[in-house]
Amino acid sequence: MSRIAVAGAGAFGTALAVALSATREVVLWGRDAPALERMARERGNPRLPNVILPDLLTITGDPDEAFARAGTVLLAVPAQALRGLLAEQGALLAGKPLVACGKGIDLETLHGPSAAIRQAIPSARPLVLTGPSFAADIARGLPTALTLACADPAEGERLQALLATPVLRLYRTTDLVGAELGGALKNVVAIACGACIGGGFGESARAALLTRGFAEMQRLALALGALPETLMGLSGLGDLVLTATSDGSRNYRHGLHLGRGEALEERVTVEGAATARAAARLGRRLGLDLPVTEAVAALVEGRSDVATVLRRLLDRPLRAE
Ligand SMILES: NC(=O)C1=CN([C@@H]2O[C@H](COP(=O)(O)OP(=O)(O)OC[C@H]3O[C@@H](n4cnc5c(N)ncnc54)[C@H](O)[C@@H]3O)[C@@H](O)[C@H]2O)C=CC1
Ligand SMILES: O=C(CO)COP(=O)(O)O
Repeated sequence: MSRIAVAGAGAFGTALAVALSATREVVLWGRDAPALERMARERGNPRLPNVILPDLLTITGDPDEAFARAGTVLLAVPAQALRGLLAEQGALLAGKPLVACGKGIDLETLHGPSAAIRQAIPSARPLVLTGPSFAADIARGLPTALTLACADPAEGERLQALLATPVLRLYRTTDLVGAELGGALKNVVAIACGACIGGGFGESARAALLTRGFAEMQRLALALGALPETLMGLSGLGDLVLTATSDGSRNYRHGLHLGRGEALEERVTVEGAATARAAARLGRRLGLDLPVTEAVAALVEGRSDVATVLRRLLDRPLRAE
Protein backbone atom coordinates (compact mmCIF):
# COMPACT_ATOMS: atom_id res chain seq x y z
CA MET A 1 0.00 0.00 0.00
CA SER A 2 1.77 3.14 -1.15
CA ARG A 3 -1.12 5.43 -0.19
CA ILE A 4 -0.04 8.16 2.24
CA ALA A 5 -2.43 9.67 4.78
CA VAL A 6 -1.73 12.97 6.51
CA ALA A 7 -3.49 13.50 9.85
CA GLY A 8 -3.95 17.16 10.72
CA ALA A 9 -5.22 19.66 8.16
CA GLY A 10 -3.48 22.74 9.53
CA ALA A 11 -0.68 24.63 7.78
CA PHE A 12 1.93 21.89 7.96
CA GLY A 13 -0.27 18.86 7.26
CA THR A 14 -1.75 20.61 4.25
CA ALA A 15 1.67 21.70 2.96
CA LEU A 16 3.05 18.15 3.20
CA ALA A 17 -0.06 16.75 1.51
CA VAL A 18 0.29 19.26 -1.34
CA ALA A 19 3.99 18.49 -1.81
CA LEU A 20 3.53 14.70 -1.77
CA SER A 21 0.40 14.58 -3.90
CA ALA A 22 2.37 15.63 -6.98
CA THR A 23 3.77 12.09 -7.21
CA ARG A 24 1.83 9.95 -4.70
CA GLU A 25 -1.71 9.05 -3.77
CA VAL A 26 -2.38 11.23 -0.73
CA VAL A 27 -5.37 11.73 1.53
CA LEU A 28 -5.52 14.63 3.99
CA TRP A 29 -7.60 14.04 7.13
CA GLY A 30 -8.74 16.64 9.64
CA ARG A 31 -11.21 16.82 12.51
CA ASP A 32 -13.07 20.01 11.59
CA ALA A 33 -15.77 18.93 9.10
CA PRO A 34 -16.98 22.40 8.00
CA ALA A 35 -13.38 23.61 7.47
CA LEU A 36 -12.61 20.48 5.43
CA GLU A 37 -15.71 20.92 3.27
CA ARG A 38 -14.63 24.49 2.57
CA MET A 39 -11.11 23.34 1.72
CA ALA A 40 -12.44 20.67 -0.66
CA ARG A 41 -14.82 23.14 -2.33
CA GLU A 42 -12.43 26.09 -2.61
CA ARG A 43 -9.27 23.98 -3.08
CA GLY A 44 -7.41 26.11 -0.56
CA ASN A 45 -6.55 26.40 3.14
CA PRO A 46 -6.76 29.87 4.76
CA ARG A 47 -3.57 29.00 6.69
CA LEU A 48 -1.70 28.77 3.38
CA PRO A 49 -2.73 31.83 1.36
CA ASN A 50 -2.32 31.57 -2.43
CA VAL A 51 -1.69 27.81 -2.38
CA ILE A 52 -4.00 25.76 -4.63
CA LEU A 53 -4.79 22.26 -3.39
CA PRO A 54 -4.22 19.83 -6.28
CA ASP A 55 -7.33 18.04 -7.62
CA LEU A 56 -5.64 14.69 -6.98
CA LEU A 57 -5.45 15.38 -3.24
CA THR A 58 -8.35 13.78 -1.33
CA ILE A 59 -9.60 15.75 1.67
CA THR A 60 -11.74 14.00 4.25
CA GLY A 61 -13.00 14.07 7.82
CA ASP A 62 -13.69 10.33 7.78
CA PRO A 63 -10.91 8.42 9.59
CA ASP A 64 -11.83 5.14 7.86
CA GLU A 65 -11.50 6.69 4.43
CA ALA A 66 -8.18 8.28 5.42
CA PHE A 67 -6.36 5.59 7.36
CA ALA A 68 -7.74 2.11 6.58
CA ARG A 69 -6.05 1.84 3.15
CA ALA A 70 -2.99 3.98 3.98
CA GLY A 71 0.45 2.33 4.03
CA THR A 72 2.02 5.25 5.87
CA VAL A 73 0.49 7.95 8.06
CA LEU A 74 2.04 11.37 8.70
CA LEU A 75 0.94 12.89 12.01
CA ALA A 76 0.92 16.68 11.62
CA VAL A 77 -0.94 17.87 14.70
CA PRO A 78 0.47 20.06 17.50
CA ALA A 79 2.44 18.17 20.15
CA GLN A 80 -0.14 18.72 22.89
CA ALA A 81 -2.81 17.14 20.66
CA LEU A 82 -0.84 14.05 19.59
CA ARG A 83 -1.73 11.82 22.56
CA GLY A 84 -5.44 12.50 22.05
CA LEU A 85 -5.24 11.75 18.33
CA LEU A 86 -3.40 8.46 18.95
CA ALA A 87 -5.96 7.44 21.57
CA GLU A 88 -8.89 8.23 19.25
CA GLN A 89 -7.52 6.64 16.09
CA GLY A 90 -5.39 3.85 17.61
CA ALA A 91 -7.35 1.00 16.04
CA LEU A 92 -6.96 2.37 12.51
CA LEU A 93 -3.29 3.34 12.98
CA ALA A 94 -2.14 0.01 14.50
CA GLY A 95 0.72 -1.78 12.75
CA LYS A 96 1.58 1.12 10.43
CA PRO A 97 4.64 3.33 10.14
CA LEU A 98 3.59 6.60 11.80
CA VAL A 99 5.68 9.64 10.89
CA ALA A 100 5.57 12.29 13.60
CA CYS A 101 5.81 15.76 12.02
CA GLY A 102 4.98 17.88 15.08
CA LYS A 103 7.63 19.62 17.15
CA GLY A 104 7.18 19.56 20.89
CA ILE A 105 7.24 17.72 24.21
CA ASP A 106 4.00 16.61 25.86
CA LEU A 107 3.54 18.74 28.96
CA GLU A 108 1.87 16.00 30.96
CA THR A 109 4.00 12.95 30.16
CA LEU A 110 7.19 14.84 29.19
CA HIS A 111 7.40 12.45 26.22
CA GLY A 112 8.43 13.31 22.69
CA PRO A 113 6.29 12.02 19.81
CA SER A 114 8.12 8.72 19.29
CA ALA A 115 7.57 7.65 22.92
CA ALA A 116 3.96 8.84 22.72
CA ILE A 117 3.42 6.63 19.66
CA ARG A 118 5.12 3.62 21.25
CA GLN A 119 3.07 3.98 24.40
CA ALA A 120 -0.30 4.50 22.71
CA ILE A 121 0.05 2.03 19.82
CA PRO A 122 2.77 -0.55 20.57
CA SER A 123 2.32 -2.24 17.17
CA ALA A 124 2.98 0.99 15.23
CA ARG A 125 6.49 1.95 14.05
CA PRO A 126 7.39 5.56 14.94
CA LEU A 127 9.41 7.81 12.62
CA VAL A 128 10.19 11.51 12.95
CA LEU A 129 10.23 14.01 10.10
CA THR A 130 11.71 17.33 11.15
CA GLY A 131 14.04 20.15 10.14
CA PRO A 132 14.01 23.70 8.81
CA SER A 133 10.85 24.18 6.77
CA PHE A 134 8.08 26.73 6.81
CA ALA A 135 4.80 25.19 5.67
CA ALA A 136 4.39 27.99 3.12
CA ASP A 137 7.78 27.17 1.55
CA ILE A 138 6.99 23.45 1.27
CA ALA A 139 3.55 24.13 -0.18
CA ARG A 140 5.00 26.49 -2.81
CA GLY A 141 7.51 23.84 -3.87
CA LEU A 142 10.58 25.74 -2.68
CA PRO A 143 13.67 23.57 -2.01
CA THR A 144 13.76 22.12 1.50
CA ALA A 145 15.96 19.58 3.33
CA LEU A 146 14.68 17.62 6.33
CA THR A 147 15.76 14.81 8.64
CA LEU A 148 13.84 11.53 8.62
CA ALA A 149 14.52 9.42 11.72
CA CYS A 150 13.66 5.74 11.94
CA ALA A 151 15.08 3.13 14.34
CA ASP A 152 15.11 0.44 11.62
CA PRO A 153 17.60 1.43 8.89
CA ALA A 154 15.84 -0.60 6.17
CA GLU A 155 12.45 0.94 6.93
CA GLY A 156 14.11 4.37 7.12
CA GLU A 157 15.49 3.90 3.63
CA ARG A 158 12.11 2.79 2.29
CA LEU A 159 10.30 5.77 3.80
CA GLN A 160 13.05 8.14 2.65
CA ALA A 161 12.38 7.05 -0.93
CA LEU A 162 8.62 7.27 -0.44
CA LEU A 163 8.54 10.75 1.10
CA ALA A 164 11.34 12.55 -0.79
CA THR A 165 10.42 14.66 -3.81
CA PRO A 166 12.66 16.46 -6.32
CA VAL A 167 12.58 19.56 -4.06
CA LEU A 168 12.09 17.93 -0.66
CA ARG A 169 15.42 16.33 0.18
CA LEU A 170 15.45 13.90 3.10
CA TYR A 171 18.48 12.86 5.14
CA ARG A 172 18.24 9.67 7.19
CA THR A 173 19.17 8.93 10.79
CA THR A 174 18.33 6.22 13.32
CA ASP A 175 18.42 8.77 16.18
CA LEU A 176 14.74 9.43 16.87
CA VAL A 177 15.37 11.10 20.23
CA GLY A 178 17.91 13.55 18.81
CA ALA A 179 15.75 14.44 15.82
CA GLU A 180 12.59 15.08 17.80
CA LEU A 181 14.34 16.99 20.61
CA GLY A 182 16.14 19.26 18.14
CA GLY A 183 12.80 20.17 16.56
CA ALA A 184 11.07 20.66 19.90
CA LEU A 185 13.76 22.63 21.74
CA LYS A 186 14.62 25.05 18.93
CA ASN A 187 11.13 26.54 19.38
CA VAL A 188 12.01 27.47 22.97
CA VAL A 189 15.20 29.24 21.89
CA ALA A 190 13.27 30.96 19.09
CA ILE A 191 10.91 32.51 21.65
CA ALA A 192 13.94 33.72 23.62
CA CYS A 193 15.49 35.24 20.49
CA GLY A 194 12.24 36.95 19.50
CA ALA A 195 11.87 38.37 23.01
CA CYS A 196 15.44 39.68 22.83
CA ILE A 197 14.77 41.58 19.59
CA GLY A 198 11.27 42.66 20.70
CA GLY A 199 12.71 43.99 23.95
CA GLY A 200 15.23 46.09 22.01
CA PHE A 201 18.35 44.26 23.22
CA GLY A 202 19.88 43.94 19.76
CA GLU A 203 21.20 41.37 17.32
CA SER A 204 24.46 40.72 19.20
CA ALA A 205 22.46 39.66 22.24
CA ARG A 206 20.29 37.47 20.00
CA ALA A 207 23.37 35.70 18.60
CA ALA A 208 24.53 35.06 22.16
CA LEU A 209 21.12 33.67 23.15
CA LEU A 210 20.95 31.51 20.04
CA THR A 211 24.38 30.05 20.79
CA ARG A 212 23.90 29.54 24.52
CA GLY A 213 20.38 28.24 23.82
CA PHE A 214 21.88 25.74 21.41
CA ALA A 215 24.30 24.62 24.14
CA GLU A 216 21.24 23.95 26.32
CA MET A 217 19.50 22.04 23.54
CA GLN A 218 22.56 19.81 23.29
CA ARG A 219 22.87 19.42 27.08
CA LEU A 220 19.28 18.25 27.51
CA ALA A 221 19.14 16.13 24.36
CA LEU A 222 22.39 14.32 25.13
CA ALA A 223 21.22 13.62 28.69
CA LEU A 224 18.11 12.02 27.16
CA GLY A 225 20.15 9.80 24.83
CA ALA A 226 20.51 11.83 21.62
CA LEU A 227 23.62 11.65 19.45
CA PRO A 228 25.64 14.89 19.28
CA GLU A 229 25.80 14.81 15.47
CA THR A 230 22.00 14.85 15.20
CA LEU A 231 21.83 18.13 17.09
CA MET A 232 24.46 19.57 14.75
CA GLY A 233 22.31 18.66 11.73
CA LEU A 234 19.12 19.89 10.06
CA SER A 235 16.81 18.90 12.91
CA GLY A 236 18.82 20.83 15.51
CA LEU A 237 21.11 23.63 14.42
CA GLY A 238 19.48 23.89 10.99
CA ASP A 239 15.98 24.45 12.32
CA LEU A 240 17.25 26.69 15.11
CA VAL A 241 18.90 29.04 12.62
CA LEU A 242 15.67 29.32 10.60
CA THR A 243 13.28 29.69 13.49
CA ALA A 244 15.31 31.97 15.75
CA THR A 245 16.03 34.53 13.05
CA SER A 246 12.85 34.81 10.97
CA ASP A 247 9.55 36.49 11.74
CA GLY A 248 8.03 33.84 9.46
CA SER A 249 8.20 31.71 12.62
CA ARG A 250 5.25 31.82 15.01
CA ASN A 251 7.53 31.01 17.95
CA TYR A 252 9.89 33.86 17.12
CA ARG A 253 6.92 36.22 16.63
CA HIS A 254 5.50 35.11 19.99
CA GLY A 255 8.80 36.18 21.55
CA LEU A 256 8.75 39.48 19.63
CA HIS A 257 5.29 40.28 21.05
CA LEU A 258 6.37 39.31 24.58
CA GLY A 259 9.43 41.51 24.25
CA ARG A 260 7.43 44.49 22.99
CA GLY A 261 4.74 43.99 25.63
CA GLU A 262 2.15 43.56 22.85
CA ALA A 263 -0.98 41.40 22.76
CA LEU A 264 -0.21 37.86 21.64
CA GLU A 265 -1.61 36.44 18.38
CA GLU A 266 -4.76 34.44 19.01
CA ARG A 267 -5.50 30.92 17.77
CA VAL A 268 -1.92 30.46 16.57
CA THR A 269 0.11 27.32 17.29
CA VAL A 270 3.17 28.26 19.37
CA GLU A 271 4.77 24.93 20.29
CA GLY A 272 7.66 26.46 22.23
CA ALA A 273 5.38 27.80 24.99
CA ALA A 274 4.34 24.40 26.38
CA THR A 275 7.66 22.84 25.41
CA ALA A 276 9.62 25.43 27.44
CA ARG A 277 7.67 24.37 30.51
CA ALA A 278 8.12 20.66 29.72
CA ALA A 279 11.85 21.05 29.02
CA ALA A 280 12.37 23.06 32.22
CA ARG A 281 10.71 20.23 34.18
CA LEU A 282 12.90 17.64 32.46
CA GLY A 283 15.99 19.72 33.19
CA ARG A 284 15.12 20.04 36.87
CA ARG A 285 14.41 16.31 37.08
CA LEU A 286 17.82 15.54 35.53
CA GLY A 287 19.68 18.20 37.54
CA LEU A 288 20.72 20.14 34.42
CA ASP A 289 21.48 23.85 34.16
CA LEU A 290 19.07 25.28 31.53
CA PRO A 291 18.91 29.03 32.19
CA VAL A 292 17.53 30.10 28.78
CA THR A 293 14.82 27.43 28.94
CA GLU A 294 13.95 28.47 32.50
CA ALA A 295 13.77 32.10 31.37
CA VAL A 296 11.33 31.26 28.56
CA ALA A 297 9.25 29.08 30.91
CA ALA A 298 9.04 32.03 33.35
CA LEU A 299 7.99 34.36 30.51
CA VAL A 300 5.27 32.14 29.07
CA GLU A 301 3.91 31.37 32.53
CA GLY A 302 3.75 35.11 33.22
CA ARG A 303 6.08 34.76 36.22
CA SER A 304 8.53 37.33 34.90
CA ASP A 305 9.14 39.90 32.17
CA VAL A 306 11.75 40.15 29.44
CA ALA A 307 13.96 42.78 31.10
CA THR A 308 14.06 40.81 34.39
CA VAL A 309 14.91 37.45 32.79
CA LEU A 310 17.63 39.03 30.66
CA ARG A 311 19.12 40.74 33.72
CA ARG A 312 19.10 37.39 35.51
CA LEU A 313 20.93 35.72 32.59
CA LEU A 314 23.57 38.47 32.57
CA ASP A 315 24.04 38.31 36.34
CA ARG A 316 24.93 34.63 36.34
CA PRO A 317 28.47 33.87 37.60
CA LEU A 318 31.17 34.11 34.93
CA ARG A 319 32.31 30.71 33.71
CA ALA A 320 34.21 28.82 31.03
CA GLU A 321 32.43 28.40 27.69
N1 LIG B 1 3.63 25.55 10.09
C1 LIG B 1 4.91 25.24 9.89
O1 LIG B 1 5.63 25.97 9.19
C2 LIG B 1 5.48 23.99 10.47
C3 LIG B 1 4.85 23.31 11.49
N2 LIG B 1 5.42 22.20 12.03
C4 LIG B 1 4.80 21.51 13.14
O2 LIG B 1 3.58 20.90 12.72
C5 LIG B 1 2.69 20.82 13.83
C6 LIG B 1 1.36 21.38 13.37
O3 LIG B 1 1.55 22.75 13.10
P1 LIG B 1 0.69 23.56 12.06
O4 LIG B 1 0.05 22.67 11.07
O5 LIG B 1 1.54 24.64 11.54
O6 LIG B 1 -0.41 24.16 13.03
P2 LIG B 1 -1.82 24.76 12.67
O7 LIG B 1 -2.24 25.56 13.84
O8 LIG B 1 -1.81 25.42 11.33
O9 LIG B 1 -2.76 23.49 12.54
C7 LIG B 1 -2.93 22.55 13.55
C8 LIG B 1 -4.03 21.62 13.07
O10 LIG B 1 -4.10 20.52 13.96
C9 LIG B 1 -5.48 20.21 14.12
N3 LIG B 1 -5.66 19.45 15.34
C10 LIG B 1 -5.42 19.84 16.61
N4 LIG B 1 -5.74 18.85 17.44
C11 LIG B 1 -6.17 17.81 16.70
C12 LIG B 1 -6.64 16.50 16.98
N5 LIG B 1 -6.72 16.04 18.23
N6 LIG B 1 -7.01 15.72 15.95
C13 LIG B 1 -6.93 16.17 14.69
N7 LIG B 1 -6.49 17.38 14.35
C14 LIG B 1 -6.12 18.19 15.35
C15 LIG B 1 -6.17 21.56 14.13
O11 LIG B 1 -7.55 21.45 13.83
C16 LIG B 1 -5.41 22.29 13.03
O12 LIG B 1 -5.99 22.03 11.78
C17 LIG B 1 3.34 21.61 14.97
O13 LIG B 1 3.93 20.71 15.86
C18 LIG B 1 4.40 22.43 14.28
O14 LIG B 1 5.52 22.69 15.11
C19 LIG B 1 6.59 21.70 11.57
C20 LIG B 1 7.26 22.34 10.55
C21 LIG B 1 6.75 23.53 9.94
O1 LIG C 1 9.13 24.54 12.62
C1 LIG C 1 9.08 25.49 11.87
C2 LIG C 1 10.14 25.76 10.90
O2 LIG C 1 11.01 24.70 10.74
C3 LIG C 1 7.94 26.43 11.95
O3 LIG C 1 8.19 27.28 12.99
P1 LIG C 1 7.01 27.98 13.79
O4 LIG C 1 6.17 26.88 14.38
O5 LIG C 1 7.70 28.81 14.81
O6 LIG C 1 6.23 28.81 12.80
